[in-house]
Amino acid sequence: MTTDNSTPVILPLQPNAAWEHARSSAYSAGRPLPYETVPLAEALGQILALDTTALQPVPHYASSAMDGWAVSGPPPWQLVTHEEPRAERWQIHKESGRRPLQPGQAVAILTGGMIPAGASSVLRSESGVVSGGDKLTLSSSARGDEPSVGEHIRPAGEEAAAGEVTITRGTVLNPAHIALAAVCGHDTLPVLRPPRVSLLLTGDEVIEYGLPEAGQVRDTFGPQLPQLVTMLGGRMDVVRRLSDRYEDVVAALSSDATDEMSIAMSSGDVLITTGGTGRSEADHLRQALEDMQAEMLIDGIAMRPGHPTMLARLPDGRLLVALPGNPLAAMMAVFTVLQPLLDGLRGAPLPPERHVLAGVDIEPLPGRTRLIPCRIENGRAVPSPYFRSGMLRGIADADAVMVVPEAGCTTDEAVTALPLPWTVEQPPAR
Ligand SMILES: Nc1nc2c(c(=O)[nH]1)N[C@H]1C(S)=C(S)[C@@H](COP(=O)(O)OP(=O)(O)OC[C@H]3O[C@@H](n4cnc5c(N)ncnc54)[C@H](O)[C@@H]3O)O[C@H]1N2
Ligand code: MOO
Repeated sequence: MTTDNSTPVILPLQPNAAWEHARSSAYSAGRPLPYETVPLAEALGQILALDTTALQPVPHYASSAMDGWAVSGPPPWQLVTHEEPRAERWQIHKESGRRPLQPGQAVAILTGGMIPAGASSVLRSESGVVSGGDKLTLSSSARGDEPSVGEHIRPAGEEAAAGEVTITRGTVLNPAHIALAAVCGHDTLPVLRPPRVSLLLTGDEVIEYGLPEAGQVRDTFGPQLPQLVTMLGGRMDVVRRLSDRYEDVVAALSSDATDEMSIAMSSGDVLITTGGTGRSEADHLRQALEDMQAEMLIDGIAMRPGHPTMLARLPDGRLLVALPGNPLAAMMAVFTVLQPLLDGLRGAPLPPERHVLAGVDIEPLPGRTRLIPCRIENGRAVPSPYFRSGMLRGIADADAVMVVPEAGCTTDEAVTALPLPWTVEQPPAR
């Protein structure tokens, strides 16, 4: 099972890449994954991988839209009955269609019952009256012209011909699409496989519970990053904590299940690491990637915060997103690299950038795009004072992230803004 994936587009590596380039490189690095076939009940919210057609005409037989009688020609009619025993209870809907009607004949029919050959319309039960056992005429409440030709008949193929495309590839499947697929005769649907993501958390100073001492920090990633990945359309695979030892980092990244640190056997398409992107004696990620001969796709981004962010392709093909350890820097790296990468792998479009009017003047910062949490107040984007790389109050309270160019901006100037994944609906797929 494969999609029509073509050769991956490899954009040239730019150390300290411009923010826009980093975002588009990450998106192009993520080619849609092979599709998988899932039962209808599991397809909700997934992206359809191939056009879906009607496997037979919809509806697949001409049926009655009302309880009453199928009639041939104008009134009065003589009722006919078919008294053969039915094999199955559901065949009650087939009974009415068993024999052709001659002009002047009628046969009782149920809503959904099969229209017999020769029938010109259906007379609703309210509009007919039977006398003398088998004589059907219009009741006093019937319209004078009832039933008009074709009235209350649902013709076969009225909604779709056999083979007609009813749901196009790239559609994000909603409950109505699932119902339509069922009516078109499908038991399963081909959907793009969500990218599988593994998470490696580093930092010997990071604690998971309670109050940290000086020199320790509470883990801000473990309690939310897996859920954020799910929000972005990934499927979380493994979460592992790593010691700040070079050997453990190499073992964790390796495609060989060499020791207990290895996640090779369970890891999927994308590996996220947190922290260790720097060049200190405690940071081993760069060295490990170099020693493994990983292909660096992004090595640093000219942005603040989040500049040490990396994207690499491991020799086994998995993509590694290295998020900086500082919590706000890591969030901005998620929006700049991880989110576009997952969109590419999901076959979804890169979410369109929005624009906002700056609410204040912002000074230039040569060589850096700034990503600043902001609130929209009176139609203007007001940057948060909590914008430093270790701060979380700004992003926690934000409506969006302003993308301020190195030249800065002036009040009322339009600047790019990224909506937050938790304030927007999932983007439509390509
Ligand atoms: N000499 C230089 N030092 C630093 C530079 C630089 O260019 N030259 N860049 C700074 C910037 S900017 C960033 S961002 C960080 C990148 O650091 P790392 O990715 O190596 O991350 P760590 O050093 O492991 O951690 C940084 C900071 O974040 C805290 N942290 C780590 N994990 C967590 C977690 N799970 N939850 C909360 N906080 C976490 C960690 O304790 C550190 O305080 O480097 C700067 N230095
Ligand atoms: O760029 Mo660092 O990523 O500012 O915090």
